[in-house]
Amino acid sequence: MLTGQYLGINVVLKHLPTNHLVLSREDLLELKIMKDLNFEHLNSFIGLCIDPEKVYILSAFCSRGSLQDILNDNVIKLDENFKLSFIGEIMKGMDYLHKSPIKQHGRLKSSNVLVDGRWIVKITDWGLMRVRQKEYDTVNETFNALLWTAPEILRETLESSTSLSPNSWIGSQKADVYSFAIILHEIIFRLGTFYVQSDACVSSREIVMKVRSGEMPAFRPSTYEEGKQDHNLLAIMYECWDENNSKRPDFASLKSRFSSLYKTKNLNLIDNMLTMMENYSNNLEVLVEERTVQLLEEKKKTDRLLYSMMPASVADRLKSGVKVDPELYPSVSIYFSDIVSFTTMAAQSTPMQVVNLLNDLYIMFDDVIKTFNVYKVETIGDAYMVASGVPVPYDSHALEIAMMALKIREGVAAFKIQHMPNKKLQVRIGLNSGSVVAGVVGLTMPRYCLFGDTVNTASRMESTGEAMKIQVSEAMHHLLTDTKADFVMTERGTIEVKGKGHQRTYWLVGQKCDAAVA
Ligand SMILES: Nc1nc2c(ncn2[C@@H]2O[C@H](COP(=O)(O)OP(=O)(O)OP(=O)(O)O)[C@@H](O)[C@H]2O)c(=O)[nH]1
Ligand SMILES: [Mg+2]
Repeated sequence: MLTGQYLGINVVLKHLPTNHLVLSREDLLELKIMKDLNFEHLNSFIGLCIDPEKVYILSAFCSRGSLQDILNDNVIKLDENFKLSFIGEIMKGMDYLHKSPIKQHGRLKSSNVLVDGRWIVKITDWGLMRVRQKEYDTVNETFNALLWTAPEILRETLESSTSLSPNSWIGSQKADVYSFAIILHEIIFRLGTFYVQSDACVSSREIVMKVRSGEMPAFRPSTYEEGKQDHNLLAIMYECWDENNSKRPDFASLKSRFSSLYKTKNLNLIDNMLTMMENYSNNLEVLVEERTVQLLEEKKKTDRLLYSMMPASVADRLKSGVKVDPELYPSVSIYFSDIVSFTTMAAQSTPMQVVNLLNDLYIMFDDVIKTFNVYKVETIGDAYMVASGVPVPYDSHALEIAMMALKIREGVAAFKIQHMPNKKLQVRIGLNSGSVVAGVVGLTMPRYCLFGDTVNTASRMESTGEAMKIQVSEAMHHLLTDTKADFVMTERGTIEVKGKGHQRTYWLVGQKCDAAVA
């Protein structure tokens, strides 16, 4: 194939074997019409190049080659949309050509259906039928070129299998419809031109002669696996290759039938691609929205976890990347509690029962502490540690912790152990006040921790206490007597505190207004 450039457009030059071309008035008129014919699905005729040596027909170059090339290329996958788009565009091009002064094609075949860079069909090699002489190198090539030719044309132009003059016909519109049916078969089945299912190899010559014979039933390409194919398209194909050419539909009716059959489908490939891209981007938007919601959900979860691990003000600072330095708090109050004989109780229960018991108990504790200005520092097994006055200093920290301790004890007294309904749960509670250092420790599992003697003594108040009693230290006792809450406290005596020697302690019994105390 010869290609070139003409006035900035890519062209294909087709050699005409006639060296001394004599153009009649009719031919010149046809050339003028061809130059003026301009339609989306007809390949543009550029002109004739009459060289003293050779004559060329110039037509627009289509970058994707012919439909035949595309169908033969196994790498190219054609989905239903592509196929329908090709079929619909051939119908449009042929309808336009038939309604034009050119009237008919005459050599319609898959090699004359070109596809341009935008996958748009352009029918080519139309017009100038009298001039388009072609001499094929072999008999086989000649018969190959006749595979699209309608039987009535073959009968007119092929006197016998030996005397061939395939270029002597002008063709007809009904013959073009037949050629279209052969192309339809090529598109639908993608098995090559005029595929014949047979054990023996059937040559193009045999096919052409059988079609020419007009034998009944008419000899046509094999159509197998019909179940998988589009029945509407097959019906169109059968009608178009009817032996009786008057029964073949014209392209105008084919075009309207086709568009009403596939009206819901957008058959323009570019529009199709744009719609696909639009759907894709819409999809993306929805996806982004969904993912954002999921992300927010996840963020909430991590926030919840972080806020449950440390005070909100500390978590906020950590989240915004601010370093949280350890801080000294001169006066805070600490609560410790522990379940009496927890180890024995755990030994008599299954691990699941133990977990359930602690879960129920801590839910109750958490509910109580929510109503006080306190911060739950941690739970270690059955031990529970709460502080007041950190991380935000608070004057009435001792009062808050004492009130909370009384409430928790009340809660424990009423607490029911699910798997031991007859057993009473008992706790020891210890309270202390003093200075602590608070800060975040650890990198992978950062924890907000309190350090100092105050914490150790508070723990000691609990461990040396008695069941269902609240033992308070001297320092705490001092702060509590200063409040107006009228706490009832009794002296317990002295206990040994590691590193601090003997210390006087008290039992926090309740409040004066409390019926139980009165
Ligand atoms: N890529 C590309 N290939 C083309 C173009 N025009 C023709 N061809 C190729 O050239 C092959 C032969 O085209 P033609 O010389 O017209 O031969 P034909 O179509 O088989 O027969 P007639 O048109 O009847 O003469 C086609 O099958 C294409 O592969 C074009 O515009 N672009
Ligand atoms: Mg051609």
